[in-house]
Amino acid sequence: MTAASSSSAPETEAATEAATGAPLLEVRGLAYDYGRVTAVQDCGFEAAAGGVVALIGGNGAGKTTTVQCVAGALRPRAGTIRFDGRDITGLPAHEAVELGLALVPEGRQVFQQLTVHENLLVAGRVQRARADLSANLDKVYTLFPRLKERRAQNAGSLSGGEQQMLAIGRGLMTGPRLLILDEPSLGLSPILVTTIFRLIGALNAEGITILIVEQNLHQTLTMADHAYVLEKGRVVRSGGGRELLDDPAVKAAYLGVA
Ligand SMILES: Nc1ncnc2c1ncn2[C@@H]1O[C@H](COP(=O)(O)OP(=O)(O)OP(=O)(O)O)[C@@H](O)[C@H]1O
Repeated sequence: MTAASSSSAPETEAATEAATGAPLLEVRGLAYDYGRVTAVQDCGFEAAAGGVVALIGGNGAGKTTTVQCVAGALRPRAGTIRFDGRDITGLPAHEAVELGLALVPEGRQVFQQLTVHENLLVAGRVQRARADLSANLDKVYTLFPRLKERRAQNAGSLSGGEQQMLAIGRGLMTGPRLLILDEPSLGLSPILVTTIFRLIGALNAEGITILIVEQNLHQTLTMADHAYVLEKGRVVRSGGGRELLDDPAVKAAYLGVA
């Protein structure tokens, strides 16, 4: 999927990329250990500006650890992470957010005791340089009328799907150029999964580059321009989304039966 022609900033990013040949996100030789457990090793992938890139793989393959490193939530043992040509390896999460990199974590992690509106405001206040609080709020409420209806309700009382919308809304409040979604469809009903994927497509069409970690193989690979299959913390295969969808070895690896 590519950026919509109506959006000028992503066009500029894409033009920059075309001129320099550099992707928006470039990860090389990434490694992370939890004590003696190596979760990610020599992991490399990239995301072109305006594209949708997927990381797929079975349970424990290292997908969450990888995106946590990219977003600055974890500090890698080795490797480099470049965003828009700048080395951001080890940059703390709040600084990564300011550069336009937002992570919607697995399990939503909204503030249960705060209202929908307060959750969005808190997320919006994290960033400074790209701040346009009220414009971002309008955008989120236009995208999610359900959140607007429930703006005064505590986040903890929302349904699972609504909490996922709020989690994505929180990510959008930071005005991201790269939105990282970790298992956005987890625990949602099939209808809501379709809704969430449609929404992700719409955000991408607006020019937001998407990096998605998903267990939902079919919808993810259908949407992704490019996907990387992780196994034991390494990339073992990569290719176009639809190309990988037709690859029996991918399904086997994904299901852990290779
Ligand atoms: N806090 C932790 N402490 C110790 N080991 C961990 C921790 N978090 C993850 N791991 C281990 O690191 C490896 C990679 O985990 P990670 O959560 O990154 O994989 P994943 O591909 O996202 O898995 P899933 O799809 O099940 O969420 C696994 O072996 C996991 O058990």
